[in-house]
Amino acid sequence: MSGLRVSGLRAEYGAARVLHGVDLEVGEAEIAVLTGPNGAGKTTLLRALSGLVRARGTVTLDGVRLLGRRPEEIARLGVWHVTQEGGTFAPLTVRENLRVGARSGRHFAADLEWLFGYFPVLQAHLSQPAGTLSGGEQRLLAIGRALLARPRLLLLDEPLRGLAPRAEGVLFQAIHAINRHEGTMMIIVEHHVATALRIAHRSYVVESGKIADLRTRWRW
Ligand SMILES: Nc1ncnc2c1ncn2[C@@H]1O[C@H](COP(=O)(O)OP(=O)(O)OP(=O)(O)O)[C@@H](O)[C@H]1O
Repeated sequence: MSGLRVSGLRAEYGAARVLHGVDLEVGEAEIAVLTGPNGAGKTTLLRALSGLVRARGTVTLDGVRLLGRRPEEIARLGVWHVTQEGGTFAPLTVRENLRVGARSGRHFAADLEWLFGYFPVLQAHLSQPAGTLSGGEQRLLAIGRALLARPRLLLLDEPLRGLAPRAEGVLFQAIHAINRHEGTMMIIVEHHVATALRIAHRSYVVESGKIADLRTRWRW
């Protein structure tokens, strides 16, 4: 029962129902990409998985139920959500931001070395306040911080948004390398469909709060 299984996921904001029974799976070491029109419910789906939005249905990670738990408990179970806003602390340095995601002080130096293998640019800016980084660097920092927790499942909401083409390439290569070498499962919401599909094992099209289409790599 390894991997993520979602079935009949429903969620609403007040009286407005947004998710109407979503079914999806992410297998061991897979990247799933979610695409679909604006307002379809992709962000809400990620928020439901990480406990930021109350939802009903069934969600299991490696057989463990996630729904109904608090966000911090879901994070302890290995689900890390990098929101569109990123959530870095602007006045804190890159090093201080990374310490927030680290497992414990004892491993911090080794964990940083490990992370710099994927995101070398962060090493060059360690003492710089996060708020002074470029948009692309801030995105790397937010993802890097989540990675330091060694997540089982990483949820990335539009990681390419607003990035220059070169920064897009750097970020997606790093994400791809992490998935291949660490086996981290990922769900990536992305409007840059062609780029995202290059590294996806499966893709789901979300429309009006439901899965409208599923493609797996062997069926493209
Ligand atoms: N906090 C909220 N309160 C009320 N309605 C919300 C809230 N957040 C989102 N919605 C509504 O829920 C619907 C789904 O929004 P969501 O952000 O999940 O879509 P999305 O597929 O991620 O869109 P996009 O691609 O534009 O980011 C939209 O109609 C949106 O207006």
